[in-house]
Amino acid sequence: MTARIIDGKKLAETIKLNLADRINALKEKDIIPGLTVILVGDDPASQVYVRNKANTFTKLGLNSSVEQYPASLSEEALCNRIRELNNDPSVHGILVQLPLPANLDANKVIETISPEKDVDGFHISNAGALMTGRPLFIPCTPYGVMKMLESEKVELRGAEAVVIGASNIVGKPMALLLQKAGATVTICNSKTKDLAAHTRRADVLVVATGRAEMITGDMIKPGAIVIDVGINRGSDGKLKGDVEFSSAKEVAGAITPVPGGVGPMTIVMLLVNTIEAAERKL
Ligand SMILES: Nc1nc2c(c(=O)[nH]1)N[C@@H](CN(C=O)c1ccc(C(=O)N[C@@H](CCC(=O)O)C(=O)O)cc1)CN2
Repeated sequence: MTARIIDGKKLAETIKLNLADRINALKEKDIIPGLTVILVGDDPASQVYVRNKANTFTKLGLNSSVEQYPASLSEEALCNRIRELNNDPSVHGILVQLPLPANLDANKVIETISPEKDVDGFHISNAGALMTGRPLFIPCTPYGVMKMLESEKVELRGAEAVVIGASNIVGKPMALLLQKAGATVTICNSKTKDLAAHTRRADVLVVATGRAEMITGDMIKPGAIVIDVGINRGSDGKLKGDVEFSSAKEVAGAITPVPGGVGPMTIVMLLVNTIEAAERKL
C-alpha cells in the first residue's frame, strides 16, 4: 500500500481562506497587518523564499516590505535599522531571513527584534516562552507541521515521535510542541548511534537534517507519519527532501512531499503569526 500524501500546498490555501474574517476585522479598525523582511546578502534560495513571503502577504491585501542589504552591512547598522522598525507602529512583524552572512551574529541580530514583533518566534524570550508552555509566537515551520498533523487527525497522545535535527528553528521547537501534545519524543542528531533503530520506532517521524534523501524506506516503521522538512536542490536543479520519497512512500502511512509539503505551511504560519501580532495591538 502506498502512503497518503499530505498536501501542504492545499492545506496552506485552506488556512489562508479561513484567515479572511480576521483580516477584514482588522481592516474595519483601519489596521493592515504589516511585515518587514530583512534580507542580507545574495543567497539565491533566500531570495526566492523572501519573494514568496512578500507575494503571499500582498495577494491578501496585507502590507509587506522587503529590505535587501549587501553582505558587507555592519551588525551595528542592521541592529539600528531593526530598532527603528521596533518603533514603527505600522510594522507588526519583523523577520530577518536566515542564514545571515558569517560576519553577522545571528543571535545578536534576532535578539534586537522586539519579542512582540518577532513573528518567526526565534527571539530567546519567545523560545523560553515556548519551552515553558506559554508561547507568544510559535516558529513557523514546526507550527505548520503541527497543523498538518492536526489536519491528518494524528493521535499524538502516547505516540512515539522522533525528530531528526536539533536546530533552534525547527528541531527543538518541534520536539517541544510534540511533547506538549502528549507524544514521547526522541531528538536525534548527527552523532546519534544507530539512527535507524530510533527511526524504526517512530509513529511520527520528523526529518530536518539538511541532508538529501538520508532517510530511506527501510528506516521507517510501517504505517508511520513521515514529515520531511528538508529542502535540498540537486545538481539537476530539482528539489529533494531529507527523505527518499520513492522508498518511504511504500512503507509510511502518510508522508509530506518536497516540494509542496512543509514549505508552503511555513509561509502561511508566518501570515498567522503576523495577523496575531496585529490583533494584539487592538
Ligand atoms: N527567518 C527565517 N529564515 C528561514 C526560515 C524561517 O522560517 N525564518 N526557514 C527557512 C526558509 N524558508 C522560510 O524562510 C522557507 C523555505 C522553503 C519554503 C517553500 O515554500 N518551499 C517550497 C519550494 C520552493 C522552491 O522552489 O525553492 C516547497 O517546499 O514547496 C518556504 C519557506 C530557512 N530560513
